[in-house]
Amino acid sequence: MLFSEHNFINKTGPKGSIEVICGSMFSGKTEELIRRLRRAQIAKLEVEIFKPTVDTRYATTEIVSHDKNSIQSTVVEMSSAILLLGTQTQVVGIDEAQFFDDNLPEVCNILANKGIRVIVAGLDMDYMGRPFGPIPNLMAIAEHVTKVHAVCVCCGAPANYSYRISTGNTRVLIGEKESYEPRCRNCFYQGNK
Ligand SMILES: Nc1ncnc2c1ncn2[C@@H]1O[C@H](COP(=O)(O)OP(=O)(O)O)[C@@H](O)[C@H]1O
Ligand SMILES: Cc1cn([C@H]2C[C@H](O)[C@@H](COP(=O)(O)O)O2)c(=O)[nH]c1=O
Ligand SMILES: [Zn+2]
Repeated sequence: MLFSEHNFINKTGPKGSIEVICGSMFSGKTEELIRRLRRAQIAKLEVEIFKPTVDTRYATTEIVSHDKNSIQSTVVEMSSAILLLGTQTQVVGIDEAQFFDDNLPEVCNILANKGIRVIVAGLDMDYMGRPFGPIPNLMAIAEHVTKVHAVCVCCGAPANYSYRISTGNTRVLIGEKESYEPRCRNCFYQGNK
């Protein structure tokens, strides 16, 4: 990945940053993203929120957690569209980031180097336990990475894997409890034997 010269930031420049919230399904990524964005709104900062077109499970204009907590958002087809945000924007939130294209880290870098606080949430691994989309590269360039955990549905331990219970081996398969279970390492690999 090559970062272009307009990404250069000097000592006296604005203080943007990248935060990544990652983990398995049901680990609380969206709730944590909404919590941070709400606090920014309370602080009267100009906030814009984006999600990819692929995930319109509950709503097209909102980010919605599994507990139906929600916040207004804009659906975009590709990561470069995020750069078209308003000039006053101070905080950018991005949910379901695993579904974005490989340019997302570059887009986040450009925003952060302009002084914007960028908060990104997404699955770190797919249903096979493989690093998912642009998330690994985002984790590498972020100032702060928060890994959240669900509760393993098999044994109650902290879960960091999303075990697919429905059939289908395409990487992208939109779904919830009918298709996925959060599982710990042990229960995930037992299930995949
Ligand atoms: N096995 C589980 N472990 C933890 N939380 C769960 C589980 N099953 C359902 N939940 C619910 O999911 C919520 C988290 O939802 P959400 O923030 O949308 O997660 P994520 O975005 O990581 O998929 C929890 O607060 C909890 O109420
Ligand atoms: C593991 C895995 C998940 N998905 C899909 C399933 C859901 O629609 C989203 C994740 O949503 P959440 O807010 O993190 O619960 O991703 C997928 O397409 N492929 C996978 O491997
Ligand atoms: Zn377990």
